[in-house]
Amino acid sequence: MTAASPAQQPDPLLPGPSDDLWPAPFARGAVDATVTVPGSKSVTNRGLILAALAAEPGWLRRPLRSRDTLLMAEGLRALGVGIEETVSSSSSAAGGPDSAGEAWRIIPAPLRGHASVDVGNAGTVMRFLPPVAALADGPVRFDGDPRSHERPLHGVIDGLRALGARIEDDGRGALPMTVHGSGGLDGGTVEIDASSSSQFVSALLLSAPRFNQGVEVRHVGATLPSLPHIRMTVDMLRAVGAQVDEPEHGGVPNVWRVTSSALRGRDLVVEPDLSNAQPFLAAALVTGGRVTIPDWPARTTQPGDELRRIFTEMGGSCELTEEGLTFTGTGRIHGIDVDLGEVGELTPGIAAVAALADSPSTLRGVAHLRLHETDRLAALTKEINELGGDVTETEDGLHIRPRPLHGGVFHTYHDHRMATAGAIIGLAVDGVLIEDVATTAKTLPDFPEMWTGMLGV
Ligand SMILES: O=C(O)C1=C[C@@H](OP(=O)(O)O)[C@@H](O)[C@H](O)C1
Ligand SMILES: C=C(OP(=O)(O)O)C(=O)O
Repeated sequence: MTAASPAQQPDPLLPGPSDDLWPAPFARGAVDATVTVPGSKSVTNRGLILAALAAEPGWLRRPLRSRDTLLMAEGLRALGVGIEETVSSSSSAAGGPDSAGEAWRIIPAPLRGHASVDVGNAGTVMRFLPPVAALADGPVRFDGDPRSHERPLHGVIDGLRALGARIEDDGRGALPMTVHGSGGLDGGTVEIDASSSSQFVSALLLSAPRFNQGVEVRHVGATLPSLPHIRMTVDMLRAVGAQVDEPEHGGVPNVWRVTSSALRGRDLVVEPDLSNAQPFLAAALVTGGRVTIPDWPARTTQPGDELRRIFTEMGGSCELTEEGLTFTGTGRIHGIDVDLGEVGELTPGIAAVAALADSPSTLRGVAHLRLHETDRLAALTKEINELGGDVTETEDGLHIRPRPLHGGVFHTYHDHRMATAGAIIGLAVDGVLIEDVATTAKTLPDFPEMWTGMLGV
């Protein structure tokens, strides 16, 4: 199997016609807009898993409805879980503003096997669902887009085997595979190397309350990316009554213990996806305008919250009020030297802004991005350089030296964040054509309409 590298032509069999070119709107002036961003992918998919494993029904309000979350919902349904889509009443929705709207009621059920799950290219689905499948009463087959065969899964496969599961794969530590559920899992202590994805840790922790002995996960790799996403897992487990311990080891967490216990059904209002807010905040920075994102949480484990600090350092200012987060740009963008290891999914958007800055940038700590939706370091380098940029890959990131850019086709490699990165550049560079903008449906199906709506075009 060959990797879906950016040097290759996109696979015509994948969703979204590859010859579809979307003219990215050029901003003729400063943006001034309020943009309501749909729910967080990471919170929605954790919420679905925890609700499915609970001892009673629960609610997810304002869930993200996108390819990744619909695949998660379908996967759980295939295992017997009931998920009903409904319009919720505002009164019961934990008091959030505008809390009426779509909600999912999740009804746990005995997990059944003899099922198959399409993971698409969703890291959360391919990593978080196999531990659930190990609790089912029969085989569950997992497969997905060609790229899903390249994304690492060894932490989940080896981890589950060490905890007592039987898994049939082709020995590469990747999809496709079959988890032979036997109605339960022993659990216990397991060592994994999660340096290629934090999702290995989250996956084993999320299902652990249902393992007979719970779990102790020990990360033994040199680095651990995306720590806020592991914190999100721990917080959300605790919020449904799980006992999670994190013994300190020199200040850096690398051991997590989850006790076997019943989980509560929860009524959860999903926060806006702050990583999906990124292109809109970037628009304020790039055009010297102002964008408000309503319902920005005052406290959150989402990595996108770091944008307040990072984009401020790059030249804007922000204010968090009852209305939400308002970000204001000046039209001048500064380069940045930053370790993005904890917030890797923000890299494409930051690289796009950095390509338009008045000084060079160095983005570090993101070697694991080579194993994301595409090899993001190679893809960003190639696509920005083809518009006249000067980007080089380092061992663990990118050096970006801003140069005057020109229009051209910006390829996206089935990567939603490549598409939004191209749109950011298109604000300042006339004639950028985004190939397959529909790939944004992975986490933000309405992106093109939201983008033109923000610009008033
Ligand atoms: O747990 C999660 O919800 C996620 C964890 C991160 O994955 P990696 O640790 O593989 O980067 C992040 O990039 C991804 O978008 C979502
Ligand atoms: C890395 C990402 O997704 P996934 O959940 O598929 O890993 C992402 O959304 O940037």
